[in-house]
Amino acid sequence: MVNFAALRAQRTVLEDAITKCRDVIAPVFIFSFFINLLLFTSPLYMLQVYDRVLGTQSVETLVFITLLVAVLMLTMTALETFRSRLLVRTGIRLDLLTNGGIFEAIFRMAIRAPHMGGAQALRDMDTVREFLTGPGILVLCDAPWAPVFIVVCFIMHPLFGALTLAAAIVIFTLAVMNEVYTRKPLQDASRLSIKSASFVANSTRNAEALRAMGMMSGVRRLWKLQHNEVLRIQAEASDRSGTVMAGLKFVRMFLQSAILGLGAYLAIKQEITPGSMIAASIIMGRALQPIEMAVGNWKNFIGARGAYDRVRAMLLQSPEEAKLLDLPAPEGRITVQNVIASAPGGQTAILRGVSFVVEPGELIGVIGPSAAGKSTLARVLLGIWPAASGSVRIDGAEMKQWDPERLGKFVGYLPQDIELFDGTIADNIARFEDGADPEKIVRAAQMAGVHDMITSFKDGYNTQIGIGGQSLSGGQRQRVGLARALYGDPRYLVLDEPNSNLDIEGEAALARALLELKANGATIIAMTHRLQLLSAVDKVLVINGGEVQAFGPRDAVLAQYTRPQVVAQTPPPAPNDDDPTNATATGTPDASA
Ligand SMILES: Nc1ncnc2c1ncn2[C@@H]1O[C@H](COP(=O)(O)OP(=O)(O)OP(=O)(O)O)[C@@H](O)[C@H]1O
Repeated sequence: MVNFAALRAQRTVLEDAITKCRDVIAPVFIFSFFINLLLFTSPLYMLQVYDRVLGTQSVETLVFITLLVAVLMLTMTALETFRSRLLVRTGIRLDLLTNGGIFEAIFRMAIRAPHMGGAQALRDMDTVREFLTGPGILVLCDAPWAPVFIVVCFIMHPLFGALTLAAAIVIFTLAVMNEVYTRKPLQDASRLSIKSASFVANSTRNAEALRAMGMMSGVRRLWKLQHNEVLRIQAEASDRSGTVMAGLKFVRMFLQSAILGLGAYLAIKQEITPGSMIAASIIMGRALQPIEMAVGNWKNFIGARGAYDRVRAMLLQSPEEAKLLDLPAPEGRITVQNVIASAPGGQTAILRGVSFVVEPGELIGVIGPSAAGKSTLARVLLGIWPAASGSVRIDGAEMKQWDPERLGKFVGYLPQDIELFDGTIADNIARFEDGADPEKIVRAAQMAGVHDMITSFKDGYNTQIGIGGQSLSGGQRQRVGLARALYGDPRYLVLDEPNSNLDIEGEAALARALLELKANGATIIAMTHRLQLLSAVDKVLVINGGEVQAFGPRDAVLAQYTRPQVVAQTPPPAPNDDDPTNATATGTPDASA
């Protein structure tokens, strides 16, 4: 059973940051105290003008108290400015203290639960910061002083106090009604609108396919369904809120007259002076202002609270990883023992009891039909997806004992879908390392056989490749991705279909690079369908249905699955014809059989 109390008590970077920012509470409280005290300036001025100055006809008193009021109001303005600056800086400090942790959590989340849309958390944090630095927070600072103004109204005359208290209760009730009526629709609308925004973002990534296959209308229909629902719910929330706000406006307008009416009545009865009548109306306004502002800012408050809850939930679901001890640089002995693994959040095992050992300096080719589990194995071999049971060890240490940042320096990975990042080619090859050594970049590019291609570009290594490397062809992207994997002479490489987009020259460069790395003692595991690469490997692992079907020296294993002469052929045949696990192409039994 989920222990909600324990979950609530759990600390995240948010709570830690809030604790660190607590030192702001005392000064904000003190500033708020004096600001609210100084708010009595104008009613007291009115009182003096009506009851003293007009009575005594004393211009000197008028000048003196007017000057005094100017000084006090300037002081209040200065205090308000300080308070606001303090809050702005606290908002920024909170952001600075949390953004690193949130940023990392987003990426952990993207691996563990990609469907959860963790990237929203940074936008949510903006919402929280905007609330903390905007007018919303001032309402919270001033609200505790409202009772003081009500008490002063009572002191001036019990009827003033009673009217102000009644008004405060009515306005507060309206605020609560506003919250109760609009909370759920606003939350629903916000959730749906996030979903619809990520649907659009995802669709724009596939805009070419949408256009080519005339899928635009279908996708638009789906988006419109979601968007219309957002509009409907938002309209419902606004309708409800509109009714409450109209009621509020009536209460406010009527009260202005009512308090003056009451004041006039009490003045006629000679229970108060005319000055008190004006002062009471101002003080009542001050008492009700924070409550009214709270109603006005309710939406922002709810929005910020929802954003805060989402960020916190994301942080709780994607907890920080403990700092691990730095292990020595890996030699590259990979031991896979009885690994069972599924996709993040998935229940079905994709790898089912996979075991094998790779010695440092060995080059392994992993083959198998589509959906055999090759890419899953690649991810598990690098600890991207954790094994549900069994273990993957590098030099005897389990994957979870390696600090990913440190291990990454010794690892080269070429995923099947090569995602390059927005930046220069050099940045991408150097993995965005700060102060990367240009020699290392050029060496990686040369090994990947891409140096000449890069230098042929107008801006050479400084060529901007755009989001996802969109300004490069598929083959160019793959070769730059390969150079990135080879950067820094990694000890351990996992390459998922490294040659799927390569031409003959690219494949030859790849084979050369792998042999050079292997000669330097690197361990290389390459998932491949193509025979050209297999001709360079030491051992072959055949995987099918998530299980290892064969593992051993290349020739011995391939002899079971292909005609031996096919292995040595160059240039490679068309991609689909040379799959050694493709029974039709090889004329031998399917590997899965
Ligand atoms: N992110 C994922 N979520 C759920 N299931 C997944 C995910 N990725 C892969 N699978 C499932 O795992 C199985 C193996 O997929 P995997 O990508 O590892 O195969 P593969 O051998 O690399 O295939 P291919 O040669 O076509 O790339 C497939 O049935 C696939 O549906």
